[in-house]
Amino acid sequence: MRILILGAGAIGGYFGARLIEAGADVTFLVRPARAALLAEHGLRVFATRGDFAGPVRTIVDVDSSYDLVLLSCKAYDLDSAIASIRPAVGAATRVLPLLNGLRHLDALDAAFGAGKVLGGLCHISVTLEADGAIRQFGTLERLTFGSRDGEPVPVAVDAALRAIGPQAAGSADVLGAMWDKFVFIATLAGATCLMRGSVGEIVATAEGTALVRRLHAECAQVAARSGHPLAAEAAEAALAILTAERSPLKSSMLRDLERGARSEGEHILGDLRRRAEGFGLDTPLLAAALTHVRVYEAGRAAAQAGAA
Ligand SMILES: NC(=O)C1=CN([C@@H]2O[C@H](COP(=O)(O)OP(=O)(O)OC[C@H]3O[C@@H](n4cnc5c(N)ncnc54)[C@H](OP(=O)(O)O)[C@@H]3O)[C@@H](O)[C@H]2O)C=CC1
Ligand SMILES: CC(C)(CO)C(=O)C(=O)O
Repeated sequence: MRILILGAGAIGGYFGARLIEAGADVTFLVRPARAALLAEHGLRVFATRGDFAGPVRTIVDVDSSYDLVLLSCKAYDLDSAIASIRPAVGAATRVLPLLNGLRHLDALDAAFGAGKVLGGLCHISVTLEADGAIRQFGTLERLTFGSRDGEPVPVAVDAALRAIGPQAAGSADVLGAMWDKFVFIATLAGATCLMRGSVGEIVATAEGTALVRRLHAECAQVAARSGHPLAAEAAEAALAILTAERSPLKSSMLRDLERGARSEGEHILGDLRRRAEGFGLDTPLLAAALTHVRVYEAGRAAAQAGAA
């Protein structure tokens, strides 16, 4: 059972470390700069349930197929990632994307055929630090996977992922789980980017909680019209996190904005807004959040062009 992980960033590095600890045969497909960093320092993960440090196997080009390819790039790198993993995807390979959002499934299905592309998502907060180390915030850790067509996940793939521990679980409705997370992350990213603050800072203001609840309702409406209505308990559980007093929670999209990095705004907020428009839904807060991130991206592109 050979596993290839595309990217040794926050998500790939974190779950790669957990798979290695569980005894899996893991190879990281990385770009030359990260390969050099990993060769020098190894993979270092500072995690709530235990740190990991050690050498890892890396490659910069693929020359054989793997049983499982775990995809953990940012959405804006999807095209290059697909090109890089193509030689690793053989007749029996399964590709497990862990990106936030949904739009990447279309590109992966087109590239490899829907039968080879599992559904996947993760609930965790981790970041890739400048020196290549990966740091986890808080205790949240959940990896969810499943087939999207009712066919069973190959036994070896299922076993390798579950070996991580109870934090990894198969889902009979992985698409529904991806929609739940999509609505959650769009609300969190939309609210925290628009207000440039944590959940706790937003809900400490007079109208913060009401705005978050309205944005969540807009996003949930798109899910419902797409055939994936949120279960009432799931919606309440999400809202409890999204409106928790004194919560330091921020989206990784806000962290990207704060450090001047490229964001997944189009992949998350843009995609949801386009779906809303397709249904003729009025989603003004989602539009405001998307516009905020678009203005940021335009400023970033202009600054880069000026510096070139
Ligand atoms: N961070 C988090 O807490 C969470 C993130 N997510 C989602 O997971 C996805 C990944 O995010 P995250 O791990 O934070 O992102 P990172 O930027 O930390 O990691 C992405 C990695 O992908 C690598 N990469 C991109 N393209 C290629 C390529 N063609 N070949 C090799 N490596 C490549 C990058 O390499 P290089 O280092 O060379 O640039 C980078 O290290 C996103 O969709 C995000 O929304 C989901 C839940 C939580
Ligand atoms: C909210 C969180 C940390 C949950 O996994 C996330 O997915 C993100 O910020 O990108």
